[in-house]
Amino acid sequence: MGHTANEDDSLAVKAPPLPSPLRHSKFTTQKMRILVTGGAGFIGSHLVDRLMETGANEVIVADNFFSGTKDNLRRWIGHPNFELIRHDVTEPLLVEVDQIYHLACPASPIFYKYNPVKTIKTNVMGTLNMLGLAKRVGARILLTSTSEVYGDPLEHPQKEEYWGNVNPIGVRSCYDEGKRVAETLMFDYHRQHGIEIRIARIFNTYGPRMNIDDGRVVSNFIAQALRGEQMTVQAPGTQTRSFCYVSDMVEGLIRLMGSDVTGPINLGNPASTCEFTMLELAEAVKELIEPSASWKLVENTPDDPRKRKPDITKAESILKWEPKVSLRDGLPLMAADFFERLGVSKK
Ligand SMILES: O=c1ccn([C@@H]2O[C@H](COP(=O)(O)OP(=O)(O)O[C@H]3OC[C@@H](O)[C@H](O)[C@H]3O)[C@@H](O)[C@H]2O)c(=O)[nH]1
Repeated sequence: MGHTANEDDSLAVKAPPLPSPLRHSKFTTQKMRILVTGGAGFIGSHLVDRLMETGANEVIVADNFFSGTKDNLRRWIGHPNFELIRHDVTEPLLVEVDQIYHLACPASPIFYKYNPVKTIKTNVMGTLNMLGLAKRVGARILLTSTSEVYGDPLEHPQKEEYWGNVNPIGVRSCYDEGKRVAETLMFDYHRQHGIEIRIARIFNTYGPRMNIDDGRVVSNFIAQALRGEQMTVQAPGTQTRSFCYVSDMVEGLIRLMGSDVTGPINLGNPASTCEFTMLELAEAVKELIEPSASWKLVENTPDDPRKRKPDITKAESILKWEPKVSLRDGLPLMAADFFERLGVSKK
C-alpha cells in the first residue's frame, strides 16, 4: 500500500493463471510434466538427462532438429516418462504441461547467421507461441536468453542491470536482438497476463555433445586438434570469453526454474580459471588435449565482442549456485566425447 507503480513494478502484475484442475486432484499423484523446447540440442539434452534421472518428471521434448539431434536423447527414446516431438516452435504447440524450459534456437554464430530471418522468427514467434501455451495451461516458463544481449559490452564484467551495447542492424542482430525481444515478450506476458517467468542469460558454455562442426570456439579447437588441423584463432586472439561447463549450466537452470525470481539472471563461469583469451585457449587445448597441435591466426567475423565475463553475484546469492568445473578439468571431459565421436584413437 502507498506505493506507486514506479516504485514497485510488481504491483502492475496480474495474478497468474490457474494451473490445470488435475493439479489439485486428490485422486491422482501426477508427475511434473515438463516441456523442453530445443531438448535435442547440446544444453537441452543435458537438461533432459537431469530432469529424467530424478524419476519425478514426465518430459516432452519439442525440437525441429536444425542443430539438435535425436542421438543426444537416444537413452530416453522409448522410456514411458519421455516423449519426443518433431516440432518447430514458430508454429503453435498444444500440450498440457506444468513447466516449460524454452531453449529452442540455434546458438552457434555460424548456425544462427545461416538463416537470420528464421533465427528472428524462432526467437520472436517461438517465444510468443510458448508464452501463449504457458498462459493457456498456467505453466511456469523459463527462457534461455544469452550474454549476447550485452553486445560488445562497455562494462566488464557484465551485471544484469547493464543494458548492453548491441548493433541493431549487424549480422549478429538476428540472435542478440531476437533474444532481447524474447526477453521483452516474457516480461510483457508477465506484467499483462501474470505468467510466471524465469529468464537465464547464458554465457559461453561447452561440454560433451556439442556438434563437432558447431563452429563455436571450444568445439572447433578440440575437433581441429584431434583431426590434426591447425586451430583457427580468429584475430586478434586477445578477445576473452569465460567458459562454463555444461553440468554447471544445467544446475543453474534447474535452480532458477525452482526459485522465486523472474530474473534475468546471468549464468556463466567468471572464475579466473575460466576466463581465457582465444590464444590462451588454443595453448590450453595444445597442453591438455593434443601436444602436437598448432594454431593459425584467421580473419574474424563482424561485431565479435572483445570481452565477456558474467557478474554472477545474483545467481550466487539468490540461487545459491556457483559453477564448479574449471576449464582445465572440463576440456578433457569434452575431448573424451569428441575422441569417441570422431573415431580417433586416444593417445
Ligand atoms: O574457430 C574459432 C571460432 C571462434 N573464435 C573466437 O572465439 C570467440 C568465441 O566465439 P564463439 O563462436 O565460440 O561464441 P560467441 O562468444 O561469439 O557467441 C556465443 O556466446 C554466448 C552464447 O549464448 C551464444 O550462443 C554464442 O553465440 C570469439 O571471439 C571468436 O572470434 C575463434 O577464435 N576461432
